[in-house]
Parts: sequence; structure tokens; C-alpha cells
Amino acid sequence: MTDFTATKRMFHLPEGMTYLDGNSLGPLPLATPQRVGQTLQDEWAEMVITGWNRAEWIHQPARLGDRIGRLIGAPEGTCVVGDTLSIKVFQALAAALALRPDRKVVLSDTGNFPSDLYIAQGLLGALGQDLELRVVAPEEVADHITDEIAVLMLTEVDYRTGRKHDMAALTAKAHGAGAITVWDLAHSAGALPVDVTGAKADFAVGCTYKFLNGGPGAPAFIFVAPQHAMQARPILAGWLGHAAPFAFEAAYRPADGIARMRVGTPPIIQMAALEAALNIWDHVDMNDLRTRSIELSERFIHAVTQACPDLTLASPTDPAQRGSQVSFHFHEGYAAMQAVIARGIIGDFRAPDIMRFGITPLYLDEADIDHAAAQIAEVINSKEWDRPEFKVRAAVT
Ligand SMILES: Cc1ncc(COP(=O)(O)O)c(C=O)c1O
Ligand SMILES: Nc1c(O)cccc1C(=O)C[C@H](N)C(=O)O
Repeated sequence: MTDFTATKRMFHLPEGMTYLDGNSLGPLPLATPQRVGQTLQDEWAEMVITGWNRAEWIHQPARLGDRIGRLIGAPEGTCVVGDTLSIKVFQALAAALALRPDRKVVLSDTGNFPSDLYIAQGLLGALGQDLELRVVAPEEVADHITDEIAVLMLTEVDYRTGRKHDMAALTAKAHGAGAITVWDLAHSAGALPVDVTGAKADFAVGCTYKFLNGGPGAPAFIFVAPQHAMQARPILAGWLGHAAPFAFEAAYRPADGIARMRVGTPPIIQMAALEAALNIWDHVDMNDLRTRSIELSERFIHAVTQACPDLTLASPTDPAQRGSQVSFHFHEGYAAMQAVIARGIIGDFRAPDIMRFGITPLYLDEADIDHAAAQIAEVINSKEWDRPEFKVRAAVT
């Protein structure tokens, strides 16, 4: 049984702040500064370039990939860490398309994160060949899976509403139509149990700075199903994805398996932070996490909807259809979120009118949920949000 009181004690949670934005950027694990300091002082400072061998920096992308693999149901040797999520989306989509050269359509939905759609637009434009990105409503995805589709590219959990796709069912339908699947797990990894193997996903990608708590700029990950690992064509053919990087050959030859999805020099300092964060996950059973996430989410939804008739739930009411966030529509959502933040309750706003709150059992408990709901109710019901200072838009919302 996971001890969530113990996991909460493993984080630095700023005084006076109740943090419901771990779906965007997780808080600092207490062990991270020491682990990063070790990389700086014992490794970089003392070993300098010999750290690649002596501290085994060169193996960190695969090692951390395997640790994330455990959280998403990926077998050892099928997941690797590096780059940003946008880049991993590009790689996965390009490799998936290359497996279906006779087909022209990438199917996605309006609930996908814009970067994924932009990356697809950029890639398809660069490839030419009359390729089409078809973007439909989330609830219509299943009906649009036909034998025209080369790749089904979806984010499992909608970043705005928290609505969760059925990864296994949609993957089965895509495979039935002969399509390849690319799943973005940005809002799933560390949020709920994921089983890429059971769902038979072909490619999956995700980031580590949200629910996994790797820190701002933490690297992304990519999973390639074992049956594709030796066929997947790396569009970003960087030297560290080469079969023999230190042979310095003029011609590219992909490494065996997932290693070919590496590109260039990995961010060693940021990976040290990620390693410290992943240590916490060794204490967590993902089914316990899901149970707790649902308990806390239901409590939050109940308290906010009871107290705030002006807010309407934007997330599915059925917990099985949600990830680990709760969102509400409110016509002055931006100003209201700034007013809530001014009271120390940190959530965020997503256009056009969504107030979004991450439910992260590793460091949130009932008292946090009740406190947050009470503060939100005061802001909404007293119209505290209706002040000019809360309407000034910041660069990052
Ligand atoms: C679903 C999803 N995909 C892609 C991205 C882009 O990730 P990155 O900025 O790390 O490239 C994000 C978040 O920014 C996201 O939430
Ligand atoms: N990566 C971010 C950043 O560099 C700045 C601000 C926000 C982010 C985010 O991760 C946004 C996030 N993907 C979202 O779900 O909205």
C-alpha cells in the first residue's frame, strides 16, 4: 500500500501555497538539489569529460527510459529519454508514417495539444507527398478511423478538460484498419496507470516535468513497440542514435532498437534532477495512485460545484473518463485564476475559459483539496476576480 503521507514529505511545498498545477510543472523533490549538486561537484567538477564513462552519463538516457517504462507498461529496452516532447512527437510521427508509405492521412483531434498539431503540420509540409492532417472532434475519432489512415496521433488525456481516450480500444480499431498509433502521454505518465504493452500502442511519447516532477526543461521520453524497434526510421539521425557513434563514420547507420531514437548530447544535469524525482516513484503503486487521484478529484468536484453555481465542470463527470486534473468553465476564468493564485492556490488558465487544477496524490491530501475549494468559492462568490490587476495578461498563463 502506497504511503502518500510519506511521499508528501519528499517534496518542497512552498509555505502558504497549495499547489494544484503539477499537471503543468511538478514541485521540487527534496532530494533533487543534493542529487544535482552531486552531478555538478562530484561528477562535472572532478571528472570533467571522463564523467561520460566514470559517472556513466552516456547510459543515463536508456537507464531513465527503463525507469519511466515501468510507469507506462513498457518493457526494458523500449523507452529512452531525451530532447523535448515536441521533438519526440516529430520523431514518432515520422517513424510511424514511414511504416505506412502507401497511406496519406494522419488523424488527430481538436483536444490534442497545439504543439503536436503544429509539429504534424510542419512534418507533413516538409515531407510533401500530398499528406493530410485530419483533425476531428475527440468524440468522433473512432468513426474516422478508416483504411485511409496512416497514423492515429492522439494525446491520451486532454490538457484542457482532462478527458481521457480509451487507448486500448482506439489502438485496436486503428490496427483493425491497418493504421499505426502514436500516443502522447504528457498528461498520463505519473497521472494514472498506463499500459502501452497491454494497449498494443506502436509509439508513445511524453514529458517528465509534469506529473513525474523532473523539473522545468526536464527531457522527454519515447517508447517504440518491440516489433517496430528494428524497422523504425529515425528522421533525426543524430550521432548518438548511430550504431557506432565513436566510429565517426560518414554515413548514418541506426543503432539497434530504441537507442536509434537518441539524437545528440543528453542534458546530464537535468537528468540528474529527473533521477531524483523517479526515486520517489519507486515507492508508488500506480493502482493506489489512481484510487487516491479519483478520491481527491471527486472531493474537489463536489466541493467546488456545490459552492460555486457560476462554475461549470469542463471535465467528464465519470472518473473513469478523466485523467488526473479537474477543469471548470468560467466566463472570467483568467481573472478568477489570478485571484485564486493571489490567495496561494496555484492552478492555471487555458483559453478560452478553462480554470484547470491538477490533482496529484503524491503531495496533495484532503486538507489541501478542502482549502483550495473554499478559497475558490470565496473568489468566485465575492467576485473578487473583478479587479483590474487580475485582468492583466502575463506572458505565461
Ligand atoms: C500533450 C502535450 N504535448 C506536447 C507538449 C509540448 O511539450 P514540450 O514543450 O516539452 O515540447 C505539451 C506541453 O507543453 C503537452 O501538454
Ligand atoms: N512546458 C511549459 C512551459 O515551458 C511553459 C508553460 C507551460 C508549459 C506546459 O507544459 C503547458 C502544458 N503542456 C499544458 O498542458 O498546458
